[in-house]
Amino acid sequence: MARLAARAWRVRASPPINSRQGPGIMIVSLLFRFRSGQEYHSSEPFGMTSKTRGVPGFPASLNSLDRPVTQPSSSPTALSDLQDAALLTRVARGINEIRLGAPVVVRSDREAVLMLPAEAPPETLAGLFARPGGGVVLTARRAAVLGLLPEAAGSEAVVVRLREPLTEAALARLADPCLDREGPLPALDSVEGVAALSAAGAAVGLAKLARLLPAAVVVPLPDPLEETATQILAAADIHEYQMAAARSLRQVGEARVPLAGAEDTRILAFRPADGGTEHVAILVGEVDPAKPILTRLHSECFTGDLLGSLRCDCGDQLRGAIEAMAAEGAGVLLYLAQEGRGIGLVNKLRAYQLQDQGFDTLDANGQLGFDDDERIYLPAARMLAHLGIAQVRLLTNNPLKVEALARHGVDVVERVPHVYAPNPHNLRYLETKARRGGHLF
Ligand SMILES: Nc1nc2c(ncn2[C@@H]2O[C@H](COP(=O)(O)OP(=O)(O)OP(=O)(O)O)[C@@H](O)[C@H]2O)c(=O)[nH]1
Ligand SMILES: [Zn+2]
Repeated sequence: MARLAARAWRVRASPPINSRQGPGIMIVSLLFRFRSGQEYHSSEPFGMTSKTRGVPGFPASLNSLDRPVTQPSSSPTALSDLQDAALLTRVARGINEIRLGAPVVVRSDREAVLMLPAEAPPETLAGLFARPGGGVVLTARRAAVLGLLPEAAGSEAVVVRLREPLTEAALARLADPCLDREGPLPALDSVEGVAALSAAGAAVGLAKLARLLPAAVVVPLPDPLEETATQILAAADIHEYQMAAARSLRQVGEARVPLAGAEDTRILAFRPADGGTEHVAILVGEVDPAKPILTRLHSECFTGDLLGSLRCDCGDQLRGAIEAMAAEGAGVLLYLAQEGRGIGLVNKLRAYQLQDQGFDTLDANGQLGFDDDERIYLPAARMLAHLGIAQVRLLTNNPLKVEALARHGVDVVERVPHVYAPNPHNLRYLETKARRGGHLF
């Protein structure tokens, strides 16, 4: 009991990353600034996605969104915390809207578009199809799959306009790789490359944040304020959302949860300021933050972790990590809500369908329009900071995890291999991770 109390104190004693006491007035004033036409600007420079990432033949690389950030202020009402909270609220509302099938306005400095994700219900899409000037925005990676890349070279996304009016079938043919074998593309009028921070580029970013297919219908709007019934989002806010969510993580729950083989275990939950995606830290045994601690960053895998799927090695790695930590007497497993390397469960199932057609795990992501790996590791680094842990011995075969943690100021004193015997169903997956993803087996 004394040990548990001491550990709880250690967790509480680490500096809070974000405290949002009394932000109401500031948030209202920031929202007003935005609504009244003043662009919100983050203090961070915006990283652009690497052009080479995910293109066949190039090794997987770090997600360039996942850049280092300055240390949090310990002030309970730091302006940056309030700005993050306001940004998260705006984008979270946009995510909810599009998942409900309602259009939102996305605007950059130069332009504004009304958008709906390609997966929106046909009835609501029909409203956008009827407007003039509409197009379909796809990621550059999806454009490459469709053979449109030369026209979009150097861009993050493309806006495709058709010769005929847009229809549900034409949209599905462009956006859904499961239909790639079903006949030719619709006749195209133009393919325009756009930047990630353009209104159209951010529209596809919003579809990704909503864990939908990365494709959207966009219609130009001369004046975004004409669309009074819709949410208006800044492209820059969408681009910054994941990093702001990570910066705003704070601990919201803690309990003792004895596990089979690791009875002295506690689970701590972390939540971002918009009440969005929560991550958990699983603390096994007596964690002493003063020493390099055996640590695992484990990305959620519903199929492997929970169902025991044989398509991957996640279940073995999850249980094996807990076992190794219990054997050592201490360890921290960060269970990160990054299903399917960050593309979400539904898209991972689509990727599996494509793998059954012959694509490997990286190319299947590409067919869908995603990068090889869409994860960022700032959430993990911030959770470690909350726990007061600066040095880790990292259980992983993935060098990008080591690199990413180091970039966020965590001292990875050792990489501890985390290899399990393959089975006939995951052999190709593991072989691809080693050959193309740079994993060390
Ligand atoms: N998109 C996609 N995701 C997959 C596939 N197979 C497994 N995953 C996901 O990949 C992630 C694997 O996470 P980890 O085991 O933490 O990471 P890792 O990159 O394999 O590195 P290690 O630390 O060596 O295990 C989980 O989120 C799985 O859901 C696949 O074929 N496609
Ligand atoms: Zn898995």
